[in-house]
Amino acid sequence: SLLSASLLGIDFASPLMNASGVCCRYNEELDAMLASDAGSLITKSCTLLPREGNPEPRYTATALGSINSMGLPNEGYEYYLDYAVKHDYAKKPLFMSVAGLSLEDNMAMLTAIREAKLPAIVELNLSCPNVPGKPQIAYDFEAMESMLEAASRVWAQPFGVKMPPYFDIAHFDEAAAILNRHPLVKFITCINSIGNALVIDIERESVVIKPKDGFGGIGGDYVLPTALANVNAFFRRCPDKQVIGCGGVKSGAEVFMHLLAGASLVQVGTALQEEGCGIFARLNAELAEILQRKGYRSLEEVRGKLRTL
Ligand SMILES: CC(C)(C)CCc1c(C(=O)O)[nH]c(=O)[nH]c1=O
Repeated sequence: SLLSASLLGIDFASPLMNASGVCCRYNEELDAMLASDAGSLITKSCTLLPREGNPEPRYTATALGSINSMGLPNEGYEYYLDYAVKHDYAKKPLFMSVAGLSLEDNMAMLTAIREAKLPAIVELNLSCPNVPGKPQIAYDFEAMESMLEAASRVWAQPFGVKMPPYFDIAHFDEAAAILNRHPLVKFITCINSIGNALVIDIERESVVIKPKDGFGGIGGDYVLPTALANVNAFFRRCPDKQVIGCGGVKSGAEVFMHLLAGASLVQVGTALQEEGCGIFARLNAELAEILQRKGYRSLEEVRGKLRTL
């Protein structure tokens, strides 16, 4: 149909899904995603052991988006593996997000998930923490290379990566070159939140989240142009891979932008957190209206067709 999409040869009734971290920590949230008009769903990034995460308040919505420093609160990988075992893949595809606290933890989780022999799609979160004092994995290119080499060896089948935003053309070039050296990396999800921003409330003359002196990752309107640039940068540099767009989606218009930039699927974070799962019916309708108005009959006809001047 008009909104059909595909990734890794798997069919999706809609290109829309949640961004990992939103509406996906508990079974009840995942079931709400399953019952929604989203084409697929992804679990909260998991660690080997359950984590409570950071002290609250750790998420705040603002007029232009959101800021968070959740600290990876999750039920531990076995909880999400159980969900993936029970999931009905004929209903809609399921992604599992993995964000181990070390390369060894990631390998242990990937081994266990591999041995369950499930159709679940793995999105490896490369914003996962590095050794203290070093930047997140995706900002430490040597560590990223090692992580992808190990994951390719252990998982030994197609998977995807969740990338933080880059802001320098040389970084797009280097990150893409590393990803292109790993043929099992079949999709790239751009972007994770823009890290370590600071939102200030002038009434209280205060930060708005408790962890990290108020520093946190931002999403929403703040990140849309950066998200589109990262989608298009990797779409242009990685012709043998697909790109999933994430960042700043709150209406059909932003979904359409991500498709033009090269996205095959599109994730929704902040707007889903604020509106709830009903947003997917609205976004599908708004996207369909744009496609019909412009005379498009499939997402294929739109993907990557961004014009330059
Ligand atoms: C930031 C990390 C805690 C290292 C990973 C989990 C994560 C979080 C989080 O759990 O704080 N928030 C995000 O916006 N993106 C993420 O990838």
